[in-house]
Amino acid sequence: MAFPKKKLQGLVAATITPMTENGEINFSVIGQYVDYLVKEQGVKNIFVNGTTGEGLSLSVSERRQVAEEWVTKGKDKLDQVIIHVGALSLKESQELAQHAAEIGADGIAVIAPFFLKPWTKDILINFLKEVAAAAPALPFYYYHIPALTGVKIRAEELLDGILDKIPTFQGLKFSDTDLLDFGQCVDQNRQQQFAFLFGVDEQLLSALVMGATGAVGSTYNYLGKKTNQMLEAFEQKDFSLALNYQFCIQRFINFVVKLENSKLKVSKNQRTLPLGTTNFPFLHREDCLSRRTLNY
Ligand SMILES: CC(=O)N[C@H](C=O)[C@@H](O)[C@H](O)[C@H](O)CO
Ligand SMILES: CC(=O)C(=O)O
Repeated sequence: MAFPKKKLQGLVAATITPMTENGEINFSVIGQYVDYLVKEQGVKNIFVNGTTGEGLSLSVSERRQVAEEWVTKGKDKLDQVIIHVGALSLKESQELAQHAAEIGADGIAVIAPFFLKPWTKDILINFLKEVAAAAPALPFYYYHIPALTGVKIRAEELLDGILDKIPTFQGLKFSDTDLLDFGQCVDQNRQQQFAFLFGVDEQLLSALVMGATGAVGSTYNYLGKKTNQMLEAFEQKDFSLALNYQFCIQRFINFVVKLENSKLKVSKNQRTLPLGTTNFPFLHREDCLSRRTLNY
């Protein structure tokens, strides 16, 4: 495969893993899901088995099958399919990375191990390096999500000299609100062609100002079209229109954040597609995830 690949940009939907009522993966809707993203939301990149997809709550074998199904169904329809392959076990992570390469995924992403945590940048880099090396032809993205991993090593620090350790490093998925850290990642790496993908959907406009080149998020499953309009307004330098779109998106997310009854299954996704028991996965409140993550 040619490397580096085409740069990952624009919106990337963090896919929900469709489940049946008894907690089995419902592979049968993935084909429809791809069409829905492309046709209804104008979103042509996906991020599979991440936080929204509950990748860490699936078995390795399920993660492989889910990844494979998305790659197969996305063929000739999606631009890029990125597979999250992070795990506590380095071996599992490497197995998943290698598998992603074998099935023809377009990139892999990895979070920091979050139980026995790396306590220095070098330890974290070494872990990431070992995973990346298992798929030497695939672009590698570091997935920074300190609120969930508890690993607070600044992304800016991690990126310093990263290509020496991880030659396949191609970008950062930044799921945090620290715009100083994010801005410095962009500022200090201007000479590189890295993708800077922001992951806090309700604040994307601020990150665009700071130099984000794209975004990965759960809400692009159903607010993709609206967010694309915001990106377009930003591109045209119509900042007040872009802000109107961001406020509109914020009002929706704010409404959902305040909902107490997380068992309600009325997200737009679920009206359109039978995605099963995952409720408002974009909230990541414990009780919002599917039975697979918490046994309610
Ligand atoms: C913590 C978390 O999972 N964040 C997601 C991606 O990184 C976002 O897409 C959020 O779900 C979204 O910004 C809504 O809060
Ligand atoms: C939002 C995101 O990137 C994830 O669900 O992993």
